[in-house]
Amino acid sequence: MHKDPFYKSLGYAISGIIHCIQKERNIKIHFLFMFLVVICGFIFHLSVMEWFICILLFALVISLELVNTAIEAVVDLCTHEIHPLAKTAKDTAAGAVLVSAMASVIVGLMIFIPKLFN
Ligand SMILES: Nc1ncnc2c1ncn2[C@@H]1O[C@H](COP(=O)(O)OP(=O)(O)OP(=O)(O)O)[C@@H](O)[C@H]1O
Repeated sequence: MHKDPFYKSLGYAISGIIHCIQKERNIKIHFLFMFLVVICGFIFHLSVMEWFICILLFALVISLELVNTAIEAVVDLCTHEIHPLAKTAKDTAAGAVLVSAMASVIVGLMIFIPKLFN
């Protein structure tokens, strides 16, 4: 198979992100929280290091949500029958998103709560 040029690969990646935003409710919720955090970040004048941490966590959660969607698609492609391995694949992928989202909430609270009291 021939290799696509860089701009084409970039286009496929962006269309994957757009597809996920259109089809998945959870990623819309993540983007909403990201938007709120960015607004709060400007209001509370986050430091460069705090922005750095927030951006890394945004990327982690969104990336895992994209991988979760990819795993769901592959499982559905393989079988529509109820199978314990299909359940394991989907539930563990969803678990990965949950772990990253929970860690992000905790870190977010650690950054913003002290600023609220200052
Ligand atoms: N083929 C299957 N065999 C066994 N269990 C399944 C199968 N497909 C889905 N499930 C179970 O149903 C749950 C929901 O699956 P579904 O494909 O609807 O994901 P979803 O609700 O769209 O997930 P998300 O909210 O992350 O988009 C899975 O996490 C899994 O526990």
